[in-house]
Amino acid sequence: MIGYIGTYTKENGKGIYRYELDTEKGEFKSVETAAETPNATYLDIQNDRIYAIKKGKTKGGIATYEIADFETGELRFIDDCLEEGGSGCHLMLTSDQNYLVDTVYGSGEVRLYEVDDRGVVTDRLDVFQIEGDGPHERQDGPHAHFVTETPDRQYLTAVDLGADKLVTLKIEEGRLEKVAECKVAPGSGPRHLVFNETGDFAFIFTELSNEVIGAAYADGVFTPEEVYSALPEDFDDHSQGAAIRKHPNRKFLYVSNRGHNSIAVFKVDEEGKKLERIQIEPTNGDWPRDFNITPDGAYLICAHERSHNLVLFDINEDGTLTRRESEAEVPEGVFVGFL
Ligand SMILES: O=C1O[C@H](COP(=O)(O)O)[C@@H](O)[C@H](O)[C@H]1O
Repeated sequence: MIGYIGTYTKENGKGIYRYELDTEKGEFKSVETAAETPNATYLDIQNDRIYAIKKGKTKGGIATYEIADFETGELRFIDDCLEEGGSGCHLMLTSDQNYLVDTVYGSGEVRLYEVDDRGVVTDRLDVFQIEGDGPHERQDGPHAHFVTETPDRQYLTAVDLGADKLVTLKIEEGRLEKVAECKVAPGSGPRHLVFNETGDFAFIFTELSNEVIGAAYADGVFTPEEVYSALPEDFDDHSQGAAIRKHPNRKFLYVSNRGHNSIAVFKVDEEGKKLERIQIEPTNGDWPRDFNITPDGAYLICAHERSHNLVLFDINEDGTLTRRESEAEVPEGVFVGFL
């Protein structure tokens, strides 16, 4: 199985790496540079395209690659769309494939780009500014961290760490219009979210409080309900929540804790609305910034931003993780994905 890692390029990282996982043996086979590009901190892999965050010297934007060879995962750079301003921290292609959207952590912006009929990002169309702040020292202003399409495909939801809120937006004639906002607990710092399978509930992972917030969802509006900690009750040191991913079988949810350096595993109830924490497993590295689950649901791969290693876990029948011996070196890894 071929996959990709997006990395910072502040130290030794090159941008985009491709790796091969031997799924029979349960070990990494190879890792090599796929594209040298500045700070490819998030990727969206869609059909034969990879869209990557790109940070130019004074400009920020998106690079489009073609997956030139599906056997090897070789990439071919097509073009980039760079404009004045910061670079994003998350991006996504809309399901109609007409737009790409990114979020800028530094400024709290959500930006809309045009995608042409070759699947290439060509132009930045609009910028939406999220407003607000929060009580934590890292909440001096808005810090937009994530954007996704809602399951009804009507809206986009942006998650803002600095303003403790979710903002629902609609694309109207190439512009981003606000539809609704949902405040979460002050100081929690929401980072990423996933929806359940029926599309009427979301799980939001917070960076500042390392918690999963369950929230009902209907027609652009979120209503927060239960909150679940991802850390052991007796842990009182520094930790920052990072990624949240659901298992393809819908029964389990996983989140990573940076500082505590662990992945918390939750069992999801039949309705896809309530969680039970069943494991907190050390990741065998420092700063598990991202991880992902192979499409067959058999393995979890975790990328560590500070210890520069990829760690492989078996996902057991009951959802728990068992670490494998096999590891691979990737500098400054911040995104994990698959072909
Ligand atoms: O999770 C995090 O992400 C933000 C945004 O990433 P950036 O590459 O756009 O800076 C980062 O600043 C923050 O330190 C980190 O915890």
